[in-house]
Amino acid sequence: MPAITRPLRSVLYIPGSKPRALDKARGLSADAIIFDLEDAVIPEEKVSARETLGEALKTGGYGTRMKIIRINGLDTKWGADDAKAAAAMGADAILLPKVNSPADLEALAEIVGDIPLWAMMETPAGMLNAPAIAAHRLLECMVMGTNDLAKELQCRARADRLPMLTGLGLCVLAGKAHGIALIDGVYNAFKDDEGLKLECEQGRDMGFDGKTLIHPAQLEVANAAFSPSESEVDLARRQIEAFEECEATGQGVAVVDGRIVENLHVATARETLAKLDAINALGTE
Ligand SMILES: CC(C)(COP(=O)(O)OP(=O)(O)OC[C@H]1O[C@@H](n2cnc3c(N)ncnc32)[C@H](O)[C@@H]1OP(=O)(O)O)[C@@H](O)C(=O)NCCC(=O)NCCSC(=O)C[C@H](O)C(=O)O
Ligand SMILES: [Mg+2]
Repeated sequence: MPAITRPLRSVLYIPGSKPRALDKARGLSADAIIFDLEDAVIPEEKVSARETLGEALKTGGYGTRMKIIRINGLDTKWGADDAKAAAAMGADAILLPKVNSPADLEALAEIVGDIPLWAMMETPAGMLNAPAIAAHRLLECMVMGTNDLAKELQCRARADRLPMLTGLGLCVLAGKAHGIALIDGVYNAFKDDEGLKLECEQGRDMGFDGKTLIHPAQLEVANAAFSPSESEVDLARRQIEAFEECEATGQGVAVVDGRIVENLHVATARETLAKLDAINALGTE
């Protein structure tokens, strides 16, 4: 599966059952939208949500934002019909909840064919099987489900997320090894910007590409946290320039701000600038 090259700083969940939110999303600055048929939709509305979502996607207007549909698990009475309906809705990917092993993804592929898949990583079994899941031929992205994970781990909610870091770290390692995207879990207190900022920064520092969000008010904080900062961009430019000057004189190591710069640091610097370009291009697409 080719790697996703577009930014995924902010990935907003929208309940598939809420026409007002589905409409509002057309004008929001989310890099991607997860149209949810699973936990954000009550059982009584599962079937009608499928129809409401189908109409919204048919109408369109979501621009270049990535469109992902989260279906109910295939072990529920809605899962298989959700999968068939989602495949017909022209989304960029289908997101399967509570993936425990690559066999779960294979079961979905048997229904929908070879379309890109995303996996919710939110069970202890799933996290222990992260390397095999990340290796699945159709998998494009792992999304952390930290609410379900906390439930399964029976852990305490802590600002530093210490009880969950082993699982999140396993997914980061597996995802990076297979070149797929990684999106961090949601921050439930959607009116707490400072707490969200800290959690975004923690996820960014761990290597996540972005954060899943539950409310439009969280978009700005996530977009800022997962964009290269001005000082990172400035440093990247200076590292490239200094290294190129050194190379021209036959040396393999430059020094910038008292730190060595080798070709691997230059590769990271170039990635920073490429990310900035991709973000800037969003406004012009
Ligand atoms: C949390 C909410 C229930 C709050 O809703 P509400 O009270 O309506 O909020 P506001 O009045 O502040 O809304 C203002 C306007 O914004 C629109 N809105 C609200 N939320 C969204 C959204 N997610 N996307 C798009 N637009 C949204 C409202 O319609 C208002 O619009 P307008 O009236 O035109 O001004 C609500 O935000 C919500 O339902 N959020 C999504 C919850 C959700 O998706 N949960 C499931 C995903 S989390 C999860 O399951 C992760 C994982 O599986 C795990 O285990 O961790
Ligand atoms: Mg969940």
